Amino acid sequence: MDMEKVNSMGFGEFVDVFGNVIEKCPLVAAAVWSQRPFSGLEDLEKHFFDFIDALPRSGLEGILRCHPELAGRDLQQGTLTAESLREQSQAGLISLDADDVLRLQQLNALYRKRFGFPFVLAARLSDRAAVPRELARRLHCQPESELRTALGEVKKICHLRLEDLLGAGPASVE
Ligand SMILES: NC(=O)NC1=NC(=O)NC1=O
Repeated sequence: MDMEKVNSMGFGEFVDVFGNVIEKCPLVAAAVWSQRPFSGLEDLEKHFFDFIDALPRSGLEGILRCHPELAGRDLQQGTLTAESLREQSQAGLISLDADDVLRLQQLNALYRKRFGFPFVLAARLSDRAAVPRELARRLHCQPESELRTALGEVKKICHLRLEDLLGAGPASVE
């Protein structure tokens, strides 16, 4: 998909295509549409990031809370978005044994209890061994820095999803 096509999209089509680059937060795409035309992937991505960065803390935490847990309830119930299922699958999280699932659920519960939002990590850049290790490490971070770290992961996920959509990433099809 080229930028001429993106810049010609009406509001509905734009949100249909880009509404889930921030997991379950179509509002971000709905706001970014107003900023067209975009000069390229980086420009489009910058508008997504700028919208997020301008949110109050409650909005930042809301974005994190819209993310399904890794190997969590949504995965077990089959209610993940297509993007999240693909990402969790690529990280090897859909074929964990019961012990590993339980350990992740326990760590996720501790993390959410400490920070008030779920542990978020760009799963495509990780793997089944690194996820619990990174979760256990970040569990001990200070809330302010952890909020920034988690949002950095949201931006990595956004970048990878935009690359897929705009044909710049490994998973894209022309
Ligand atoms: N809690 C999460 O980190 N969720 C996710 N990471 C991804 O890469 N995709 C998700 O849905």
